[in-house]
Amino acid sequence: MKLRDLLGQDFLGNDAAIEPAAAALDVTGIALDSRVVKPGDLFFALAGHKTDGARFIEAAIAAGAVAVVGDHPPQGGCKVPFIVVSNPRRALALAAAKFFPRQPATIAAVTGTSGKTSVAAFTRQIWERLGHNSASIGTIGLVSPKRTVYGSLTTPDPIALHRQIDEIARDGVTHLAFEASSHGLDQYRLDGVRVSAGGFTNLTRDHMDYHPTVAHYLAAKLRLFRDLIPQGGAAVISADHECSAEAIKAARAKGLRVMAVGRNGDAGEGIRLVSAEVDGFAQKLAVEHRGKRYSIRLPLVGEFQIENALVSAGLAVGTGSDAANVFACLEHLEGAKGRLERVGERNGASIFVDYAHKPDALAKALQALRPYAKRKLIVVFGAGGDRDAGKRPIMGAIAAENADGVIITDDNPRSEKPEAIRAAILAEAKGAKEIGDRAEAIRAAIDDLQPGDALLIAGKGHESGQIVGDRVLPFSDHEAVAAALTTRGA
Ligand SMILES: CC(=O)N[C@H]1[C@@H](OP(=O)(O)OP(=O)(O)OC[C@H]2O[C@@H](n3ccc(=O)[nH]c3=O)[C@H](O)[C@@H]2O)O[C@H](CO)[C@@H](O)[C@@H]1O[C@H](C)C(=O)N[C@@H](C)C(=O)N[C@H](CCC(=O)O)C(=O)O
Ligand SMILES: Nc1ncnc2c1ncn2[C@@H]1O[C@H](COP(=O)(O)OP(=O)(O)OP(=O)(O)O)[C@@H](O)[C@H]1O
Ligand SMILES: N[C@H](CCC[C@H](N)C(=O)O)C(=O)O
Ligand SMILES: [Mg+2]
Repeated sequence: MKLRDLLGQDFLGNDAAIEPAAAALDVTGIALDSRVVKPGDLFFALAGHKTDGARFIEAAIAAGAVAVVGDHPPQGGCKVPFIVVSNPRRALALAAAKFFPRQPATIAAVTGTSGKTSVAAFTRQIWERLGHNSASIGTIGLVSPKRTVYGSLTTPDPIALHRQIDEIARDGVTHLAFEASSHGLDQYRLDGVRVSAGGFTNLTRDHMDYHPTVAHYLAAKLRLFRDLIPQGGAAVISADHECSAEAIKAARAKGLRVMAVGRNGDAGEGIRLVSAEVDGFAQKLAVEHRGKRYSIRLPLVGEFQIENALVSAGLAVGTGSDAANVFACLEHLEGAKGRLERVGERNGASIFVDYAHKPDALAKALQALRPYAKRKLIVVFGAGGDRDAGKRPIMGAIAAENADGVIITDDNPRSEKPEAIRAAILAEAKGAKEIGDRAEAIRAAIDDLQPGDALLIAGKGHESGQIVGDRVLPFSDHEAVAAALTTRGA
């Protein structure tokens, strides 16, 4: 592909800045990391959070980069053409979209502090059941009819994301639901994806190590509506939160078709939740949409799953599926792995694995399980190292307030001292026990279960490793529960 076709005037407005000889260069790949540059690549030098890609321009050229894109040319000059752009991260994403041009015809993206993985999985399941070839991309990786690929980021870097989208489109996927994290939106990872509908679940404390203020965090999320979905696209917004009005305002200002969903949802174009009651490990819902009422048996535990299900239903309806058929699909939803998943039972007590690793999610998960704890509700959890330290005491207090028994353990300590992380949580978790080894903590909690208890193991959900230092040790809450049940007996 010619350099001029990758960095065209249509999106950069800087075509004039590209020398004719450079514009005619053949580019055979794009790269954002000098360590993976191949001969023929166009290298994007990105200023990052730890270092600056500009420091690796020479390394990239030595590896075969034929041209470099950045916001300032290197002081000592550059041996290959250097193209100056004002926003290299956005230029990278838009170039990736040109380099990997195929995309499913229908794409929905979901943002929000909690519920993205669940909404992406539910939307994929609804479309699949309606007969579409469907995929999802996010925290649990890529799930599509032809392949499942474990992922490490919620929104992959632009090259990985656009490559994956192109591959699934080639496989015949026509419908894609994917997660737009605030990091991803802030770093322009998903620019260039042709998103026809956006979902917004909620906004609570998260990532305060990255975003300087809550307003900055919300603004990053609202980029989905402000910058990524073209006029006329659908914006499905959970209407039950403090931030809902601002999200709706941003979507309206862009000329999107707003569908407000939830208890405060719009019974006309949106979906209004009229009633909800727990029914065993399911919930019975009544909803209204366009003057009609629908009864739905949602086969999922946890009130928050109603929000996720309604945002997903909205995304399917907003992209053209028939509402009655969509609501019927909700009766068959399966939870994403490790999201309030009932993984076993001992002594008549249910054991759940959940991915709550932020304050609001932990509160919601505990509140959701209260109806299943006729006796005590026990929680085992920790907090990740090298992540927002401010959330630790808050989560400790939430556990102490909402559970009857608390065990603080480790959850990906990364480069931090695990005992210091535990101490920060314990500071506000009055009466909690401390068992650092996560398998041991799970075993101890399971050992003590009495009939009528419920156990929540929170924070790792689907994860398959424990990150200690820079090593990833194989670990899964599912396997730890299974091992404890095997040795102790169910
Ligand atoms: C803090 C953060 O978000 N960092 C992301 C960012 O990296 P960065 O640009 O800041 O990296 P950097 O290390 O400063 O390097 C700057 C540049 O120099 C380049 N470089 C560096 C070294 C070298 O030898 N050669 C070279 O070219 C790097 O490739 C990079 O382009 O851009 C990279 C490319 O898109 C991301 O992979 C990387 O995610 C890191 C790995 C990460 O851990 N991110 C997490 C926090 C994250 O994004 N999480 C979100 C949210 C999850 C949630 O909602 O809970 C997610 O979407 O997963
Ligand atoms: N709508 C919701 N409101 C509040 N909490 C929720 C909601 N949905 C899920 N949760 C909680 O958040 C956890 C993570 O859910 P999910 O993976 O769907 O969200 P996510 O936004 O993708 O999270 P992450 O950003 O960590 O990938 C769940 O295990 C549950 O504890
Ligand atoms: N996407 C989140 C996941 C956190 C999961 C939790 N187990 C932890 O390691 O803190 C992050 O990277 O911050
Ligand atoms: Mg997720």
